[in-house]
Amino acid sequence: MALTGLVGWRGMVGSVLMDRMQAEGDFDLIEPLFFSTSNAGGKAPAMAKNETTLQDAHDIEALKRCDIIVTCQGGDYTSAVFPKLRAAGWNGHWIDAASTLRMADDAVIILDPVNLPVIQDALRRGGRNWIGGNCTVSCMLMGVGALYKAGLVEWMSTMTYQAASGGGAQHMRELLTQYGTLNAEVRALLDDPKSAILEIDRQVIARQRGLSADETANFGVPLGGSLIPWIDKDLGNGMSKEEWKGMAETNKILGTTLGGGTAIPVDGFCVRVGAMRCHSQALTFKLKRDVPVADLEAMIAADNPWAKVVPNTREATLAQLTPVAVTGTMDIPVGRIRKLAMGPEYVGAFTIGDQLLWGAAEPLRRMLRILVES
Ligand SMILES: NC(=O)C1=CN([C@@H]2O[C@H](COP(=O)(O)OP(=O)(O)OC[C@H]3O[C@@H](n4cnc5c(N)ncnc54)[C@H](OP(=O)(O)O)[C@@H]3O)[C@@H](O)[C@H]2O)C=CC1
Ligand SMILES: N[C@@H](CC(=O)OP(=O)(O)O)C(=O)O
Repeated sequence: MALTGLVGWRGMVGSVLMDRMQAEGDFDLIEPLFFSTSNAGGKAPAMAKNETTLQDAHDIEALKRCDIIVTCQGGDYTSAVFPKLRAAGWNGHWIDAASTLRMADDAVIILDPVNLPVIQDALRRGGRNWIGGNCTVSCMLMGVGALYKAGLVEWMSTMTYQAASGGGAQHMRELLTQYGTLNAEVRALLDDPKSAILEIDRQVIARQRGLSADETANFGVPLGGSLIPWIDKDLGNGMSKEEWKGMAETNKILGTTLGGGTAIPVDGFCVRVGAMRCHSQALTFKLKRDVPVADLEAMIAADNPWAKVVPNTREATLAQLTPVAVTGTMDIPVGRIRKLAMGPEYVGAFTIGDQLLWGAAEPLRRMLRILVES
């Protein structure tokens, strides 16, 4: 059995990964070795088999023992450890949730329901670095990858509505705390059905604008009852890094430019909203030709077991196409599919995915499965 090092297993992404691995029986196929950056020598979790002591996640010799390492520890850890490990001659498989290595030439962005041929080709050529994609891109491609695979997409614009979880656990806590603070501010007025809504509104905006640096430490500005139209770094060209990833990662996942092909333009605005852990996206496609909506729906529905077409009705949308409906499920619903007023090749759609499942943990455990079953 492959000795599989697990780093970052108790973090938010790592915990979701552990749950999924247990649910799918992945621990039956590996000999796990648990690492920690903070508690080396401590007791490994219950999934440990023969090695029940936590290893030091910075100990290169301990890491070198592993055939495969799966890390959800974050980009700083990857930057600190990965180069040293390779320099020390380690030739095992590195599976990583962090973005650090994603665009490296010798790394594949893993999303096997969408790009299994790209993964298999890299495996045949001796690939060893397998990196999970940006959550927004992975969830989008799980939903509408069929249209790309069919060569139908001339370009796509995506306007995102990204959940607090994308920033990490502390961001989710901050959002909920802000909601609570705002509610407490006007609770007496809310309890009085005769109170004036504009007075409630005045007090809420005053409290939002008065939130302290501690109360906005993670997002920098209030998110509860507001939104933030910028995610990740400022690239200095008017674009956020999250927006840049849309085109760069979509094309890398699909392998569009391999063999001299031309990248498909993908662009739009990425916005943080007060959802907990589902990223939502409004998509605009310019297709290369006029394809009936029913045919597009059939292609999306047939593409993979998780993409689900939601009928473009108010009732179905409210029941099936919200972060509340999707959270904690593997489903990637795609709804609101319709032709747009700009012309028959212009198609709109709305899709949602749990960014901790398909957006982070699931592609990693599936890559581990591909390796141990090959
Ligand atoms: N958040 C997201 O949406 C996504 C994140 N990623 C990547 O995954 C990385 C990890 O993200 P995320 O899981 O959100 O990070 P977390 O902060 O939840 O966990 C990272 C590490 O922090 C340490 N830690 C310290 N205190 C605690 C605590 N109270 N509870 C749990 N762990 C603690 C743990 O390391 P130790 O056990 O060694 O002390 C843990 O492995 C990110 O840096 C990013 O690269 C990728 C896609 C999406
Ligand atoms: N940037 C995403 C989270 C994520 O997946 O980021 P990265 O591309 O660094 O893995 C968000 O904030 O919602």
